[in-house]
Amino acid sequence: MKTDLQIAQENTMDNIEKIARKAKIDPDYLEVYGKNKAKIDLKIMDKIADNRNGKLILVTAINPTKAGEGKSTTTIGLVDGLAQINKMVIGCLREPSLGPVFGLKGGATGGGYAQVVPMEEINLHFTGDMHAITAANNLISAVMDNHIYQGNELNIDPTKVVWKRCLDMNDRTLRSITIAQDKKTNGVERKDGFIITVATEIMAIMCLSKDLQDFEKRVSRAVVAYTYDDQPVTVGDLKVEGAVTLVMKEALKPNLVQTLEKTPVFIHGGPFANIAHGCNSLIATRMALKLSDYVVTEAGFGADLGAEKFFDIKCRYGDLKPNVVVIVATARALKLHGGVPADQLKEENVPAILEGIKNLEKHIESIKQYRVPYIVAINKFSADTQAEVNAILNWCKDNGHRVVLSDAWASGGAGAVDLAQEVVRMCEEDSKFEPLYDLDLSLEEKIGTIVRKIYGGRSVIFSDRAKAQLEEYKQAGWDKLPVCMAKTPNSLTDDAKIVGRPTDFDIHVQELRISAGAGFVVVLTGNIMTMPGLPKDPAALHMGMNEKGISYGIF
Ligand SMILES: Nc1ncnc2c1ncn2[C@@H]1O[C@H](COP(=O)(O)OP(=O)(O)O)[C@@H](O)[C@H]1O
Ligand SMILES: O=COP(=O)(O)O
Repeated sequence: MKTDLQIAQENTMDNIEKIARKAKIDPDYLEVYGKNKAKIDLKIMDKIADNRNGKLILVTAINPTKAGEGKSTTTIGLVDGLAQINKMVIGCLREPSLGPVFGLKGGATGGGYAQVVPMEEINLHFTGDMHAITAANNLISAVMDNHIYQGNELNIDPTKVVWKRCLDMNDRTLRSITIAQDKKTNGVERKDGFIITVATEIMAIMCLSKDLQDFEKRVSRAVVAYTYDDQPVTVGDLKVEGAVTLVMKEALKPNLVQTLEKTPVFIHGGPFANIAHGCNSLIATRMALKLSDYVVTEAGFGADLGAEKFFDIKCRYGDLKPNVVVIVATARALKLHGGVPADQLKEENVPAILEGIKNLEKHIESIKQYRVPYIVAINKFSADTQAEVNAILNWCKDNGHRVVLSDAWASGGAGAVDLAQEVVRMCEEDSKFEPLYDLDLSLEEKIGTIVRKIYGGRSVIFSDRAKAQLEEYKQAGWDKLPVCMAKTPNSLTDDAKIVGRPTDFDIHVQELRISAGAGFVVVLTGNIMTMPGLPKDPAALHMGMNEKGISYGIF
């Protein structure tokens, strides 16, 4: 069987100028990066501002196995399926992080015959946005520590710095470090640490900004530290927001690529959904909506994470009105939620599916609270038996849920035509989208609402540090911001080992982190970490280039 990379390498791409024409992008706004990638000048938004918005489709999923259940694959398959029924469509995806690429999960360009290309370039350096975000973030750290060293006029308490350095890599050894060791000319020694680039506030600000001016204003508001008398210090106080915006000027432009079937796709921004808000950029999504009749986008991990934050953060800030939600389910993940060990998921087990389907049931209940028409897409794997597929199809139909079998991985767009036709019909229905909670609720009430209504939990237990922060954030006026839940993706609870549809459980909040520039409060639950580690056998050990210069091992 061919690997995703082999399929992508055998594909012949159209020149990006041809893809741009298909997306009705005026060549005056196209900035090409080689033959198959381009950025789009943001000035195009002035030209297309009066265009009617297309229909917006979100692809989410049930709580996934560690490999993922095929949101990107289904998103790309649906994009090609819509193109195959002659609909004008653009996909909007997040950019892959090098963390998972070299780690366990691999890239984020779909799979099988539902991929975006050039796959290896997108999964590696792409157009440099991740590197720009890393540089912008670390410029702030360098300027802040230099300020402390050069006299500290802002009276920053070195023990109360909250801005972390970053790297787009899984490296547990950087989680907790001490900087400026050995001698005073190295600076003021203090504890610091790195987070992964996709978890930074710069990433979140890029993904929620309307344009470059909005980006600079937001960056200026970002809190980097507190003074000795506990006053917040911002990027604006350091006077470095201008330089940060210069570093990010090109990164703010969305990237245009194509699917294996030459359908246009924007890739822009890449926040993870377990430790960040998990959605591609507002800039790319809004641009696609003005250019196309249908826009298919995805939000990370399960509906408890990516979809919740898509609705309650991205749609709220971007005034987006989603028309349809596609909930991806797989037999393998349902078996896992039915109690089957991760190494036995290929064996037929209908009873386990019928037990694990309670996880799907909970996510359907959650999505229904946003009042957007939804459909279940079964992402078919070759190991799935007919009995297993029938069990899922029949459960959905018996319980009044629309459901379609998607075979996009094996057949590309042709495998998602049924899904595309159903989605087109659903887009004509009335979406009454509303966010889950009002901003005037307290932070505790917002968090409690998500825990009860989206996770199915009972209550929230705050650590002493989090309780103190709740009061501090209220004093600062940050309690009126939305919350960005950071939680394990493998469970509805904050314990990755608890699968299925648990009830009567508590969510444990360890600490809060203000993202005043992005405009939300990050809520760290359980033992979630913002700098992942590599697995015992990382993908990086199995990739490279052969003697003919052909890459291998990227997946
Ligand atoms: N139907 C399928 N059959 C086989 N492999 C699949 C299928 N769907 C997805 N995959 C593979 O599973 C992995 C995760 O898919 P992806 O679409 O990235 O999931 P997600 O976006 O939900 O994380 C990828 O390696 C992809 O190639
Ligand atoms: O943030 C996580 O996204 P995926 O579900 O695409 O891995």
